Amino acid sequence: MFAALRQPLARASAAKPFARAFSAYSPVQNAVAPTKSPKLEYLLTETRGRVGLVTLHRPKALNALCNGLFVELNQVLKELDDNKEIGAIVITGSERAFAAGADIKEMKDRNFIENYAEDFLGHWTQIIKIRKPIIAAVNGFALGGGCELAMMCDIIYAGDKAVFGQPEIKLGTIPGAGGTQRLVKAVGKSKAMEMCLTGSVNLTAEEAERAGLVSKVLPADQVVDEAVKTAEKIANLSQPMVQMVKDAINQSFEIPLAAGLTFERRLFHSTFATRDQKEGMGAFAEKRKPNFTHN
Ligand SMILES: CCCCCCC/C=C/C(=O)SCCNC(=O)CCNC(=O)[C@H](O)C(C)(C)COP(=O)(O)OP(=O)(O)OC[C@H]1O[C@@H](n2cnc3c(N)ncnc32)[C@H](O)[C@@H]1OP(=O)(O)O
Repeated sequence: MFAALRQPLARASAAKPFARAFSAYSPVQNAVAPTKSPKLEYLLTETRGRVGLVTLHRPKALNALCNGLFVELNQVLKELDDNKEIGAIVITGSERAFAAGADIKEMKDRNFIENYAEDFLGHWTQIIKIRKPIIAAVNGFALGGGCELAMMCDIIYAGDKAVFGQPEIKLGTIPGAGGTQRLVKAVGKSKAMEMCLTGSVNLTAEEAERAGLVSKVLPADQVVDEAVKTAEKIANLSQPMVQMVKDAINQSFEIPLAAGLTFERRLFHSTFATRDQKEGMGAFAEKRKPNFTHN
């Protein structure tokens, strides 16, 4: 059932940049990457305990999201998803920008036929296939594709100067990766309409938290550490249960309530077939800490 959790370990020790380790263990199975390089140009990566920390690193362009960045992001996220020593992932940017959107200069000359034939941006959304929880630690600008990338994560923590917006309409286009869909579910129709229709109404971190887009606002210099702390907490819980929670909550966006409740109930039933359920409830009854073994 949890094939990914049973895959051979990829080695990852604390604070070891796994970029360097790319050649040391099996490369990612084709993450729809047209090219694959052992060297990362747009990301910084490290592990902290059982957490994989991925930093978007394209400082001169405020982390504008180019194709090369997404090729790398897909590879790295797949590596982390397959790595049994990792239980959760944090994605962050710089203090100035999480990401200022898709790279406008890279896409400005594309045409409709190319976009349609190549399913432009199709592989930019692989992140939603990642089974482990992902926390976005957002500082500065999260605009356009940057806001959409944050919304593809499972939890968003924001620095107090973070700004969320969907300015695409001012460029003569519209959001292309969830700005008209996930944003509505996060902040409601009226606010999403105002943001996407004007392109200039942005949310501050506090507004985003009040609206439900963000779960916590923190001083900018604490966002990553707090996100890692939360990720570590999640990573030390029973991993099958963590996956089930993520699956079940994500289903709530896709299927009607009655079907969602049935799905949840069946997953709940199935947890009683695991050692971790016996361990968790047994530990409570015995007044001790549980020792989850992820099976
Ligand atoms: C997860 C999947 C994603 C799928 C994406 C789907 C479709 C998405 C479409 C988009 O996202 S369209 C882009 C939306 N974003 C924007 O419109 C924001 C554009 N940037 C700005 O408005 C400003 O840069 C800023 C964020 C308000 C900051 O202004 P500031 O004056 O502080 O800095 P700048 O001098 O403007 O920028 C520095 C440097 O960075 C380059 N840059 C910034 N944003 C982008 C971008 N989106 N694409 C390409 N380059 C960008 C900017 O050009 C500057 O570079 P130089 O000109 O100095 O070389």
